[in-house]
Order: sequence, then C-alpha cells, then structure tokens
Amino acid sequence: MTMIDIRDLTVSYGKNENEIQIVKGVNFQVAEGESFGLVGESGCGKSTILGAVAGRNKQWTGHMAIAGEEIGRKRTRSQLALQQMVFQDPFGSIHPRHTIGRTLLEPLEIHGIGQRQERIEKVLTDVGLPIAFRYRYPHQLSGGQRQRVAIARALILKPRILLLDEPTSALDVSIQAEILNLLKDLKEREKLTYILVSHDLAVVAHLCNRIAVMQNGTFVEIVDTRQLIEGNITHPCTRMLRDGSRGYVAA
Ligand SMILES: Nc1ncnc2c1ncn2[C@@H]1O[C@H](COP(=O)(O)OP(=O)(O)OP(=O)(O)O)[C@@H](O)[C@H]1O
Repeated sequence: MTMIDIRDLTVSYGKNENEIQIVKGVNFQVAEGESFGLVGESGCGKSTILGAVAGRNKQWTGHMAIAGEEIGRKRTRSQLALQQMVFQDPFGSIHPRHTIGRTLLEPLEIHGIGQRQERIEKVLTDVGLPIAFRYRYPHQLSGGQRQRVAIARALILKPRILLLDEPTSALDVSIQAEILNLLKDLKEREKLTYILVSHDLAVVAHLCNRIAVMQNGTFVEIVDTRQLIEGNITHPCTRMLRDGSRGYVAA
C-alpha cells in the first residue's frame, strides 16, 4: 500500500509580493513500512517538505494523499495524528520546565485519548527508558535520552508515519548509532513509514530504502540505497554528495 503519495507539491512562504516558492513541484510515493530519505544542500527545501507533509506548512499546492486519504486544506485530528515529527534538537523541542510525563500527556489531552498513564508507561518502555523517567525534567537527561523522549512524544498518538528531521545530528557520535538502531527497531516493530532528512549520507543509507536528492526546491534524482552505495548514480549533485561522504557510505 502507498502510505504517502505526493504529486506536484509546491510549498511557499510569505504573502503577495513577498511570497517565495521553496519547493517546486516534487513527486514521490512512499510505501507502507518504507523509509524514504531526503538529502541535498542546506536550504534546498528538505524541512519544508516535511513541514508540508506534517500539516505545519499550510501554503502548499498539489496533491497529498496519506494512508489512502486525500489531504485537503484543513486536516481532521485523526489526519494530523497519522504523521508526527521528530526534530534535530531535543532540547529545543521539549518544554524545559515540564516533566517528561507532562510532555507525553499533552498530545493525549489535545486529542482526547484515554488510558493515559498506561500509554505513557508503554511508550517510555518502547523507546528504552525507565518508567520512572516520567517524573524527571529534560535537564536531568542526557542528549540521547532527550531524543528518546522526543521520539516517545511522536509515538504516543500511535502515528503510522514519522517525519524525522536530522534526528541524530545534534547528538554525540557515540549516541547517534543508538538512536538510529532504536528508529530501525521501532520501524519494524510498529510497521512505521519514515521520511528522513539528513545531511549525513551514512545515516540515510543506514535507514532508508530510497533517497531523493534535492537541489533548489526540486528532486534531481531518486536512487535506491544500493545504487548509491555502489556508486551507480547519474546526477552530478548526487555524485558530489556521495564524494563528500566517501568512506562512510560504503561502510
Ligand atoms: N518560516 C519560513 N519563512 C520564510 N522562509 C523560510 C521559512 N522556513 C524556511 N525558510 C526558507 O526556506 C528555504 C528552505 O528551508 P528548509 O529549512 O526547508 O531547507 P533545508 O533543505 O531543510 O535546509 P537545512 O539542511 O539547512 O536544514 C531556506 O531558504 C529558508 O531560509
């Protein structure tokens, strides 16, 4: 089943004469359970695509269908819950003065979901944190633990899609692999579909089946991970990205 179907998507910011088109007519489909990577130079529009799929960037045209349902101008609560984002910086994305329990409770309250304590306990366990962490504050956690909380918060609404925006790049190298492995396990256990943005081709190659290479708001190429590893790529932009991370991709 096609989980994410994007056709001729344009996304812009600003109004009237200040309007600037950032994403310029991209097309891609992601199957259920697949991981789709987005790579490309800084500012080419990767996060903007994630924001549009998440329902955060509302200035878009084209067609989006998620889990077989056409997405309109306004999304229902259940449509919004289908896909959740995880950001680069867990410090910035988790409220510093709320306990972890409160952070996890909030989405359940907003969406009017019951069995809250059970769900909080289960999701903490799912991301490999002790249940007692619900009483802690973010500053009492390590970077990796905070990113686990951010992933738990994304999972608590039982989404079918995670939109991962540089989920490991703010972490120590030693912790990055831990979080990547957690994401890999969760994907298999929960049958999740991912779109992953990363500047690190090794991260994308580790997690993704297919990778779109972006330049200036468009896709220049969509490659299979295997093609990328074997160097079987055509576009100079892809070659440049691959050469920039030579050694890591093949590893
Ligand atoms: N809210 C906004 N209002 C206006 N312009 C924005 C907004 N958010 C992003 N932009 C601009 O849109 C362009 C694309 O940004 P985006 O964050 O999607 O790029 P990216 O490919 O994810 O880059 P990076 O790898 O640096 O995160 C940039 O020029 C950025 O300045």
